[in-house]
Amino acid sequence: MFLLKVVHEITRISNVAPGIFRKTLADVKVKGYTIPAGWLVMISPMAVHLNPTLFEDPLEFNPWRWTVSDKLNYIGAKLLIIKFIAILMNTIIISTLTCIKVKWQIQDKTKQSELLRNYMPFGGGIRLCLGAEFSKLFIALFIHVLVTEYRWKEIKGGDVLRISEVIFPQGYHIQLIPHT
Ligand code: HEM
Repeated sequence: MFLLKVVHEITRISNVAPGIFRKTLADVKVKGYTIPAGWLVMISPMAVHLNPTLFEDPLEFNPWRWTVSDKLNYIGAKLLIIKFIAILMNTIIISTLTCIKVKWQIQDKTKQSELLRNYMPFGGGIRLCLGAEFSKLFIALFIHVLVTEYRWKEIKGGDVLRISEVIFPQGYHIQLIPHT
């Protein structure tokens, strides 16, 4: 499902929604600060998505960052084979290998759930965007048709400004050429 990783990465890096709004119903304590009840809070998805402590090299377009669990499956499968051979040889090796696998699994799950917890192009919780899944599918279909049926030539523009949302001040003009 590489295309899904691409869609995750596009929506992480592009930040179409400049802000998500909530109102505090009670005093909320966050890292030593108190947000009083009744305040309007604006969450900036861009500040989260481009935070280098949450996403490594945040300005790099890297769909592979969403691949953590595939890596785990690969390592897990290899370990299973080694473990199977080890069963025939020595129980101490088996328990050591199991410990390593469990440790990797925990680290990997934590890393992946951290990535997903901080992924908020469509907001989150009870008011999560109703069109989230539709939009992801639409982006995937759009990319598929674009790269399989067209080539494109850059005409002008393409500079990117990131001011809470992504902006192309001079636009981005391309010429689409049907792929024959
Ligand atoms: C890339 C495309 C889109 C992005 C980035 C996006 C982003 C968002 C965000 C950030 C919110 C606020 C969520 C929150 O407060 O937690 C939202 C809400 C909403 N979105 Fe989208 N959206 C997109 C496409 C769509 C589409 C295509 C539809 C409809 C077909 C849609 C329908 C809605 C609705 C109805 C809400 C309000 C949900 C509620 O308050 O319960 N969105 N969207």
